[in-house]
Amino acid sequence: MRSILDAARERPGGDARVSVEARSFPDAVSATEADGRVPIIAEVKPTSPTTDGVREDDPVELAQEMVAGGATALSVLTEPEHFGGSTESLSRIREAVDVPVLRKDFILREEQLDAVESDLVLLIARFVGDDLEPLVAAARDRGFQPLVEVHTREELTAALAAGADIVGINNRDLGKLEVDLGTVETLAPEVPDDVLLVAESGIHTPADVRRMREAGADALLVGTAIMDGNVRQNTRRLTTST
Ligand SMILES: O=C(O)c1ccccc1NCC(=O)[C@H](O)[C@H](O)COP(=O)(O)O
Repeated sequence: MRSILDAARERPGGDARVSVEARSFPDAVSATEADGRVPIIAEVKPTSPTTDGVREDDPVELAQEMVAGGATALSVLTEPEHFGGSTESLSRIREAVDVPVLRKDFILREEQLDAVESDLVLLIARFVGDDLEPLVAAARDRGFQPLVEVHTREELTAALAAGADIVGINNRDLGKLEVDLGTVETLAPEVPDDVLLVAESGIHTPADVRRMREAGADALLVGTAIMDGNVRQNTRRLTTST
């Protein structure tokens, strides 16, 4: 994790402050529910520290296949050194689809919000510490919908205190890189009803989807299980697992 954070500290911000007209994620979740599908955020994740190899396909084609498979939103890695992502891929994807797009990166400073436009932006409570509340405000000032990611009870408390209304509970411990779906089951009861809850990481099968939904997740963020093989079929298998 240290090398990911070292690289993140060195990454510059944008040239100018961005102003985004975001596609509403809560509205997209409601529309998916009304359509009888499971709200899935499908992740364009070319590689990662816990994945073998790199997926070299055009990220725009992958994204379009995910939407064709019923994805409610997309998550696009923009971290270049460990995840094979780029801000350019995100911009191209956002132009090519009409669903909300989450920028998945390790944002540590306000000016890094200005690197690229997206609909949602990830803020990881573990890494931003006391800067969480000002970063949530800075993201909203630019029009982004902040998705605040937590893994522990303390981080969840901090996220709610910072005013987060979209919270992701990550089943992956970013220190040990171990995944336990019990994380969402343990913390979800402490998430207020008016906060949109996203279950993240380690979701592979329709049974995992049902488990996370029964725990209270409004939406699920899935990377590896969708990127491994035919992304349209993989997405469809999860969005239809009611
Ligand atoms: O995925 C990794 O290997 C990873 C390693 C170190 C820090 C973060 C990492 N992943 C970030 C994520 O949150 C996941 O990409 C996302 O939740 C999807 O997880 P999965 O469905 O298990 O690929």
